[in-house]
Amino acid sequence: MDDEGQHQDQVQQLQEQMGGQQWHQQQQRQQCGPGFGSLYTTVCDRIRAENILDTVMEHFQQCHSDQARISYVWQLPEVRELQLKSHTSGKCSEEAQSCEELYDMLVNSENNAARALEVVQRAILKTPADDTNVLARRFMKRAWALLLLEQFDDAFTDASRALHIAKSPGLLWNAHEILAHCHAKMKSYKKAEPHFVKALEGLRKSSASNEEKAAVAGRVSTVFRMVKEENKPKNRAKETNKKQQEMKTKKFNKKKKKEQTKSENSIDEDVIREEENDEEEEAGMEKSRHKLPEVPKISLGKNSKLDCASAAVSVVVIEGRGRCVIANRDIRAGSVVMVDKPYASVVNADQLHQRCNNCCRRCLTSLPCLHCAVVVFCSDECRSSGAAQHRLECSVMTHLYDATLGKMAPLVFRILTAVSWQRLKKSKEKLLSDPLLEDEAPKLIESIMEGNEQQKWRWEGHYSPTDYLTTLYLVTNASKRSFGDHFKRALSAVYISQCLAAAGFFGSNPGADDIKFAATLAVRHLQSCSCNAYEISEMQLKENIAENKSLEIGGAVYPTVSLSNHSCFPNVARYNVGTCCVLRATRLIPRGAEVLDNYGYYFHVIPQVERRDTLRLQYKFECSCEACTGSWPLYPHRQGEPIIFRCPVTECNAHSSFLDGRQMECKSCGDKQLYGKLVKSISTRLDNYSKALSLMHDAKFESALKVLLQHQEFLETQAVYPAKHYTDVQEMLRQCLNCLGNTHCVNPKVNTN
Ligand SMILES: C[S@@+](CC[C@H](N)C(=O)[O-])C[C@H]1O[C@@H](n2cnc3c(N)ncnc32)[C@H](O)[C@@H]1O
Repeated sequence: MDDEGQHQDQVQQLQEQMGGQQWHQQQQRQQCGPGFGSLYTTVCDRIRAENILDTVMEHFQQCHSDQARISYVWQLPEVRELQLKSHTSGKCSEEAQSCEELYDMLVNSENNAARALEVVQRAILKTPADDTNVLARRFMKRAWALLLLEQFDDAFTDASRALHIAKSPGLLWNAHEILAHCHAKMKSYKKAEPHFVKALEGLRKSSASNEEKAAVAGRVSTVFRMVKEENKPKNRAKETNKKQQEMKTKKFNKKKKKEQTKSENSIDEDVIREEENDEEEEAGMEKSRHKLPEVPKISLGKNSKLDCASAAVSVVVIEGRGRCVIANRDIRAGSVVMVDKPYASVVNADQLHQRCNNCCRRCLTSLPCLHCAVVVFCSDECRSSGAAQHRLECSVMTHLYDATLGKMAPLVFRILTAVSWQRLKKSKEKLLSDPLLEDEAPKLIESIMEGNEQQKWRWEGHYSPTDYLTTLYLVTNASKRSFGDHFKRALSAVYISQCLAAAGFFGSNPGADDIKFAATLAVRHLQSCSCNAYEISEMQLKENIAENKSLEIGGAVYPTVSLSNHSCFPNVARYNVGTCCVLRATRLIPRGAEVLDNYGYYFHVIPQVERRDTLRLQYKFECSCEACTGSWPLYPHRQGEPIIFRCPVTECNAHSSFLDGRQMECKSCGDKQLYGKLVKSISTRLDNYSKALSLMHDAKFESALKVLLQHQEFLETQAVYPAKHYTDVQEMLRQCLNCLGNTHCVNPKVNTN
């Protein structure tokens, strides 16, 4: 067999071994109790087999509270028998070893670097946390794959980390080589040199074969020679002068760029600071290289009652709409209406291996949880601060992330574990007898906003996302749910409360009543999350902005943002910075008008019938927005219609089409002066639109936003919607705002999606 054939054979063998491990996982699933899917199917099958569906429905539908619904399912034989065991999907030295072997085979070919990275990521996840030397070696190997993929910052982080944690760093001569290459790539030649020296020294002392030593020496020598050349005094002086000159130019440009906003400036400042503090780079190995964008400040002052909203909004209750956020003064496009923190947030199942479990940040140089092989963190700091919320779920991840239980389950688990059991237990009687919990939330807001004594469990007269009550009292639409919906949610809630028990939330030997109480709260959260939870997203930036896409990376509960109702023609855009949620106006919200979000159903993209059906099914309301009542057409709204605008003569206001700017007289009132002036200005304004587009292409989002907002203000007074150009601007504004939040430049070399 030739080398290639043998290699393929070994790769296949290792992959089969991994398949075997999946079977092993299935065995573990059997040991730790049934998945939710099997519980649900067993209950349904029995009801069908015993032909008792009508009786069950009749009894269950007489339950008019969550407590009653939980009590009903609690007495089902399958539920009484249900016992879940904790089980940490733990580390496994053998699997980690197989992965490392596979990595060693793959990494020799540059074409396989991305696959090698995936495999070594798995090896790191599976390595027991106390195996420090092995872990260090694997960090170093990951650094090598990252170097091959030209992810120099990340390679630097991992190689430094490897040297830092290794008990015998001398063995890691390869880590020095990686650092040397990274420094050389970053043109820090002075720093590259000692690392090359250490790498060669280490290599000489190592047990590597002579053949390997010769190969590495060959690999290193070309770059090393270049580095030494650059470090010669005359070249260094040139380099220093060049750097100083570059810095001067940068500072000068920075001053000149007055029109650029703070956030773009801060990127420049970062660049300068980075160059000034070169030394910090070495020390910063635990700092993530992927900085989050700045969280914007709330506009028009802070609200005195709603911690996370602007003073320009108030909350009122409107029959048929529940709580509504209303502008108490004109809010201009671009204003930041809310910056909400999540009460609880989770990373989506398919993102667990590549997102920090604490801050949701994407990380190629992740640190795994110390106990399980499921979640990762971006840094030591996040691993320590995220430990509290992950501690309990760590041993029941298999149950919680079971697809049949639904993606709200991990979020509900976190909502409950964010409140300590002691605190919940203390309030148990009060909460169970709270008549307001049986009703829809709108009635609550008045009593709560007034700081009613009855509600003062942790309420301090203002609405805060850190207060459990704000999440507990989110609207559930319980009275509009079907039998099937309630029945499945009640069973899911019992399953989640059993997960809590297995994880030790209630302490040892919890009473059935305590577990039932937690299930009662869980079922409420399952209902409210279905119409109040939001996705956490990240914008995937491609070279062509038309291909940019928003990727859902997690989910969260934002109690303040949750107060805003839906419109298919919204006046705000929502985006994420880390796990924070920002709500910004995309057009003027006049005083007295409602702040209207969009739940993912825009009038110009989804046909009206489909929008209304989905909103009715999931959010339990009949949409009566402008677009629905006016039956606005899908995009493009009218063929060949660039802009429809109003004649500026107040008495006329007739609608006209702007096609090529040649018609300079109103067909309706005959005015030439005002009409002609407006037509000319439209031509200029259209240039602004193209300017914004090209700024977006250059990733200058803050500048693009400024231009777009000016254009939007013009359209607001003159354009008639729905009109293609108006929708284009709204869409572009939305995309631009999204690009100011979590973004990721898609690198085709690294498979990170
Ligand atoms: C995120 S909450 C919005 C705030 C909610 N009105 C409240 O009282 O807390 C979503 C729920 O609000 C209601 N809702 C949202 N948009 C609505 C609309 N356009 N018309 C009527 N009800 C709406 C529905 O009950 C929906 O499930």
